[in-house]
Amino acid sequence: MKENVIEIFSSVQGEGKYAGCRQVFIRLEGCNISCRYCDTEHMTGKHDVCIVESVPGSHEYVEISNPMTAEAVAAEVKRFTDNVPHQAVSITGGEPLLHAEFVRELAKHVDVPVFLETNGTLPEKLKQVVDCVDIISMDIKLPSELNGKTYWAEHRDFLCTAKGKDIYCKIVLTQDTAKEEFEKACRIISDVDDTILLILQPVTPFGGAEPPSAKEMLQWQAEGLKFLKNVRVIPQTHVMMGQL
Ligand SMILES: C[S@@+](CC[C@H](N)C(=O)[O-])C[C@H]1O[C@@H](n2cnc3c(N)ncnc32)[C@H](O)[C@@H]1O
Ligand SMILES: Nc1nc2[nH]cc(C(=O)O)c2c(=O)[nH]1
Ligand code: SF4
Ligand SMILES: [Mg+2]
Repeated sequence: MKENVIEIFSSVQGEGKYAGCRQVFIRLEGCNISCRYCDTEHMTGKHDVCIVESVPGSHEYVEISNPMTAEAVAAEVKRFTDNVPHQAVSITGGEPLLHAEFVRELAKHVDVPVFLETNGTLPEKLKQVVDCVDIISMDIKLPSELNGKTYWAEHRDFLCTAKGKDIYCKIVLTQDTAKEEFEKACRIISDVDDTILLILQPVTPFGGAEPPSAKEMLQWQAEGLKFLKNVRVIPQTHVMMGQL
């Protein structure tokens, strides 16, 4: 089985619980939702080549024809991890769970922890891979960023499926985030397990979305701590550092 891979690169994990860790990033095509603030180009079918970093951290790239097999991608990951120790391989996108079979196949061929960066809206797909991923970063997507569309039931199902895994949740906060949707998100998480870590990620301005003020971020954190034991405020640190 083959998939189109957008890019493979080595960087510092910029978001969430493992911010600062050196990871290999595998970016897959396509997404099932459309967040106003999305900072990533992931259009399906637009990538006839995969952009691969020649040496981890070199910021020099070569092109490999798409589509790629999981084995070929795993060989690139090994090339990176033989050169520099990496804490994990992050499978991201786009929405990686659109390619659940490929994720499963890839996970079988890599010998570093598998980190899944997902929008938490495809619980049925998670069921196909949950036994072969090690870390799950699950976004909770708020209706204010999706023209009112909600994924509360999918998010709840997703969290229940991931019980027992190293999972944390992440919410991108903007000036348009409403108290009701934020509380609903916190309740869905705490109903499953109030010790699940929640990352509050102020939006990096994009698509017209602007971040809450510093003071408002503190208020969101205090609000989250009414429902959950562990709520951290962490921006996209890679953007701040000029890392990929
Ligand atoms: C590009 S998405 C790909 C993985 C998956 N589709 C998801 O949404 O989690 C990776 C992460 O980037 C973050 N992100 C995207 N655009 C952002 C922005 N403008 N500001 C802050 N975070 C952003 C989201 O939190 C998302 O979890
Ligand atoms: N450095 C770095 N960290 C990241 N964490 C999540 C990312 C993503 O686009 O999924 C990302 C990314 O694109 N770069
Ligand atoms: S789910 Fe992820 S990839 Fe899809 S639009 Fe939202 S931030 Fe972008
Ligand atoms: Mg990114």
